[in-house]
Amino acid sequence: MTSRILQVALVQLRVGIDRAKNLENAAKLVKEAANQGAKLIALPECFNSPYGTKFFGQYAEAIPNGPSCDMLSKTAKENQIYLVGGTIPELDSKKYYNTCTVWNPEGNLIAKFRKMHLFDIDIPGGITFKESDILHGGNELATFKVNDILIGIGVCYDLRFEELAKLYRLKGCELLIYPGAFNMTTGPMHWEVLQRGRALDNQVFVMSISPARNEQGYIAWGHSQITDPWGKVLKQAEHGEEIIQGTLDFSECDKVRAQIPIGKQRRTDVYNTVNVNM
Ligand SMILES: O=C(O)CCC(=O)C(=O)O
Repeated sequence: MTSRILQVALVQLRVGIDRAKNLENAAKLVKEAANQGAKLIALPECFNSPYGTKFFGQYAEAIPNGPSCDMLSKTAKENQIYLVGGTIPELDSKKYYNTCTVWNPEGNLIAKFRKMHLFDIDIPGGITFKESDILHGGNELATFKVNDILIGIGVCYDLRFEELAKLYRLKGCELLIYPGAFNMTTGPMHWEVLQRGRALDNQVFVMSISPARNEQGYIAWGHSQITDPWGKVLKQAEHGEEIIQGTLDFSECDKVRAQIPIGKQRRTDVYNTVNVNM
């Protein structure tokens, strides 16, 4: 039987305006995480460019034929790891997306997820952001396997949508990974609890990876986090550049699913009778 234990690392790196430096730094920190034993390593949302609608066009790349994908493929292969390449702004057929790519230890692209729910919010005195000014949302789920463990991908704001997480659970996922960059308004209240919520709803591990906090521009909340299927926070970073490591034992999913069998107790006969848009 293949191992149900997986060594992971989240790389909370600092992102600046120089793409080449961002890529170099990412490759260096991934190597460091791999040297510490991680077999699955994940980067944050917009790890190659500053986060903001005015930057997406300037930093966008074709996938997989751009410098960021080159680095990700090479780094996955050199370190013999699975690499979740955070996100990069993607340009495809004149449309922009916020896209996560996943690479296997041979350096091959094995999954690609375009942020599905765009971050359009308006909190007066807090934060106003409208990704849909430039980005398009993706329409497809993306999963991949490490050993026999099925893993699903979402991006940042997607964390707020329990329907997406549920679809992954229904497909058989045991780990959900969300590269993300929450902010100083919603981060303190929502970042940790959303992840614990998704973990509990679906009895899965959840990992979210933020960039480190910058002094100016978009100020990310940081606090990259690993949560287990009991809703317990196994590891949480501070807000600076940091690598957090974790050992995920997927027998925890089996245990909690047997002990609290919500998966089998769902009342879809009732849920399916209501169909409203809020
Ligand atoms: O949902 C939030 O509060 C933050 C989301 C976000 O920053 C993003 O989607 O990039």
